[in-house]
Amino acid sequence: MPRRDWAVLAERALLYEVLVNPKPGLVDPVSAGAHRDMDVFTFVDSATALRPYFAAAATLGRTDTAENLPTLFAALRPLGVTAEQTMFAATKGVNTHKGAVFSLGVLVAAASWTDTHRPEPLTVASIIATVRGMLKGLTAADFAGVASKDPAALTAGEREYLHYGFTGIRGEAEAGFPAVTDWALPFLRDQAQGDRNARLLDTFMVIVAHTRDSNVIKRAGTAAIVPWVHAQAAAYFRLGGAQTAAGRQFLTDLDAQFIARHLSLGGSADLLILTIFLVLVFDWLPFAQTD
Ligand SMILES: CC(C)(COP(=O)(O)OP(=O)(O)OC[C@H]1O[C@@H](n2cnc3c(N)ncnc32)[C@H](O[C@H]2O[C@H](COP(=O)(O)OP(=O)(O)OP(=O)(O)O)[C@@H](O)[C@H]2O)[C@@H]1O)[C@@H](O)C(=O)NCCC(=O)NCCS
Ligand SMILES: Nc1ncnc2[nH]cnc12
Repeated sequence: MPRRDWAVLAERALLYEVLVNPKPGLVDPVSAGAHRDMDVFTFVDSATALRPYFAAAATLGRTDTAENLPTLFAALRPLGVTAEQTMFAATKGVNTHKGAVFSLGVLVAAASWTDTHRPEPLTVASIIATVRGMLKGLTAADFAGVASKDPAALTAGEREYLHYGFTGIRGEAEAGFPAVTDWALPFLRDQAQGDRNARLLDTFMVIVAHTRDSNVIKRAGTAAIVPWVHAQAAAYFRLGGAQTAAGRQFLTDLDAQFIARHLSLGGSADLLILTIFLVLVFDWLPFAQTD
């Protein structure tokens, strides 16, 4: 396997994700979804501005020799903080990829580290083992002082932790992104059908079905939205998903409902980005002719 350019793969993952449509409530080339401050061009600005950050994350993974993987994450975090500022500068203050700066930054550093420091051929499992090593104790450490924080300064993730005990993206990441590894990747590699948009759209809905998306909870103002979201994903697959006209119509109607209710699935979009990054690394998303 030739050496990979991790930053190029990361940027392509960000760009592929925004092209997939129609993702309910999210930005795609056809619609800005339930977002009033961004469109597909904003995502291109953001993705391209973030490439140097992913290159730096890959360099860190290659040059960091620490067997103590939490120190690799500790070295990555300040780069992520700066990358968030780069993103806001590129988008004129709009949050396009805050979640991906965190999650994809971790995955890129982990992939590069594993590729450099482990003698065995690179696998998803070996990359994820590195992710888990890097993030051991993250959730407990990040939420330790949250109860005494100024309520006005709490992030959505912190508020949901205090209110519901949900660990959000931190818990998902510390566990090694199970929605990606246990559901999205096996589906995309072994079961998804049709052209690349159809395969990625169905994979997105698989993610939706297996994620408690903190972004949609924030927008709805209640976690009671989650079973409804999961029921929508189940109904979509009962209709045949992107393979059937009924499935496609269902998703178009669902997108309209999300827009009308100002709902968005930003967390699930981030997990699709991670899935796409991994399939690009292992070349599991070839062009497929549809009939
Ligand atoms: C650990 C951090 C992710 C910080 O967490 P924080 O507590 O600040 O934020 P969270 O609310 O927990 O989530 C941050 C973003 O992560 C995405 N996300 C949320 N849940 C999940 C999930 N279950 N799985 C995957 N990803 C998840 C989500 O990002 C996406 O949504 C954003 C768009 O949302 P939107 O509502 O439109 O945007 P807003 O402007 O926020 O709201 P509106 O005003 O429009 O309503 C978009 O960014 C997507 O990417 C959450 O937004 C990490 O950031 C961190 O550690 N930060 C500190 C600095 C740092 O260290 N950074 C780099 C680390 S390498
Ligand atoms: N396509 C998209 N629309 C809105 N928020 C997102 N966060 C990541 N991808 C997104």
